[in-house]
Amino acid sequence: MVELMAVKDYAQQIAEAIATVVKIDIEIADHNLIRIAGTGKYHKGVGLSMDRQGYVYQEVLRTGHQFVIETPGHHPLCTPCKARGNCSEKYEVVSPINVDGKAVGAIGLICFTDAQAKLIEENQHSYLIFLTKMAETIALKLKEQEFLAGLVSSNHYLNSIIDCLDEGLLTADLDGNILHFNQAAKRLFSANLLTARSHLNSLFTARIVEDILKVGKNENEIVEREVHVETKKNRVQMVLCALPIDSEEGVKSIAVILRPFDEINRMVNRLTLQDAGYTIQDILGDSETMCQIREQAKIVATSKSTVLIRGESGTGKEMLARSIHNLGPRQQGMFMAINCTAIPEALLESELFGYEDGAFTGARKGGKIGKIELANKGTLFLDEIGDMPLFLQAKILRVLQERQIERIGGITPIPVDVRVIAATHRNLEQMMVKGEFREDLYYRINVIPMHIKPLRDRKEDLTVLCDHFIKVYNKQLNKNVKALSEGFRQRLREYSWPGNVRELQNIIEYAINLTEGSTLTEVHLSPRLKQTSLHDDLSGFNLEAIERETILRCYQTFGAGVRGKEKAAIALGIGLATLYRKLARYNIE
Ligand SMILES: Nc1ncnc2c1ncn2[C@@H]1O[C@H](COP(=O)(O)OP(=O)(O)OP(=O)(O)O)[C@@H](O)[C@H]1O
Repeated sequence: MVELMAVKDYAQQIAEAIATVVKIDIEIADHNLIRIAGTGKYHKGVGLSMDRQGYVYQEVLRTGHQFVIETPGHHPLCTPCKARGNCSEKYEVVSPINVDGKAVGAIGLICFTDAQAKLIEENQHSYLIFLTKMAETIALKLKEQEFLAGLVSSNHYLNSIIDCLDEGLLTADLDGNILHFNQAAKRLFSANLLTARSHLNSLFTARIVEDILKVGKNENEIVEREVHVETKKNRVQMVLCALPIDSEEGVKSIAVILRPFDEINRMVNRLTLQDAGYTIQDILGDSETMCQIREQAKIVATSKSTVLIRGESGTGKEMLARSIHNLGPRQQGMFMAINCTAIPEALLESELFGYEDGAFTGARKGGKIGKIELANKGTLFLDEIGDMPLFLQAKILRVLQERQIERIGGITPIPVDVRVIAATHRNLEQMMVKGEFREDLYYRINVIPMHIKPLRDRKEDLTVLCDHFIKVYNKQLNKNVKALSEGFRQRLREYSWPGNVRELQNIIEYAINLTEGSTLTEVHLSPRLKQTSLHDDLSGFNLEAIERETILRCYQTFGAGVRGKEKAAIALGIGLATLYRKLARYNIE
């Protein structure tokens, strides 16, 4: 609560005004019995304690009631006073200054002459009312002061909250004159651009200011724009949101919120990481080549150099790229994957580089940010880079060399800090010879080459991959598969896996869908695998598979008895002992 001392100047003015009119001295004390105002002989005692003589004031403060002393020095209240029986005062009227029912001070009329005393005595009622009104005036001033202090404090509190925000926040009137800004905005802009008197024009382009001011015209309008802001240090990309501030008199001002684009990116990345958060441990395979890949990935992750991952479709190139990203220092940034084959050539450039507002007919209003910018401080995964058109290869080369991009229709280069991981299943060396792939880009991206072998060349990985996918689909499909029959395994081993791990994943999903039991057998194989005869499977050039298939067919033609086996051996052109060895080897009963 505000103390009476806070309004002492006002109290002194009131005291002097009264004394001038009534020609009687005034004394005002606070609740601690400190004289805060006084006229005549009491003026020089302002600021001093009245505890040795202010016995009447003490009583008024204690009771909260008005007091009249007709015989100062002889009244019982005067008993402890040093001037008892010899008081220079002739008459005294004291009123409490009450705020919210509590006496916070007292104001008194003090008479030193008989004439003054007589005047008051004869008009006592009027003087009592007058003094009460004066006390109320001082109390009101105190309440007003208290209210103002409350306002200042809540204003300070709100400002502290606004200053805690990481986002830059400014408010402007409907003409664009800046009214207020928080510390984050202050940190962002140079002091000469952002002042309490500057205009939005000094911070943003005319086009953006026009958009911001639109929200002042419609209370439901909110504008979101991506802007480049010239900050104290550099040019920073931000997301700007302008919204109307609605008051009782309608919209009179606008709030502008600025968030750094990088942070939004990081947030999106954190929120979407669940389904893409591959780690090195997720890359399964016991083969020597897969163990090497995992080791290599750990080392590569710490570097900023470009990686080129080669391998057939479905071998896990994207998975490897994501693991490298998630393992390295860029994991907080975005992993931005772009498939150069999946996006039509005409759109690929704008997808990668983005465009400025009005860059071409049909361009989205406000422009569009490209994937490369989105990957700032993160990783850009260029899948199927071999399918990238030549003109874009040149642009990508420039990004890698100069570390900056220009949007379509834009004139200012934008610095980008991206790590590029490229992948392809195509033979880039042959493409270079034919002039289909730029040599300079090839050397730029092939800094760290990694190669994932096709699944048919590392069939020892089948077991661990199958176990993994069985677990995944048991859970997903609520099944309880525990084993694979020997026949099923055999078919998997014989198959040439043109679709690699992705195909294996599908085969297991299909089989688990079909079974109700705990073992997958040949019955559950997808028709593709069942039908794969040795002729269909020639693509794999798998001699063992062809041999097994041939022996199996002879065996079925001539029968399983001893005579049948003899005939089969003759037909196959091998000895009977060799046939027995091969039957055992290929597990043919
Ligand atoms: N070593 C592995 N361990 C576990 N899962 C794998 C492995 N390799 C691939 N996969 C799985 O196979 C599927 C295909 O992987 P991915 O998309 O990374 O292959 P890709 O080589 O990038 O394919 P494409 O070239 O067709 O884009 C994914 O579901 C992935 O999880």
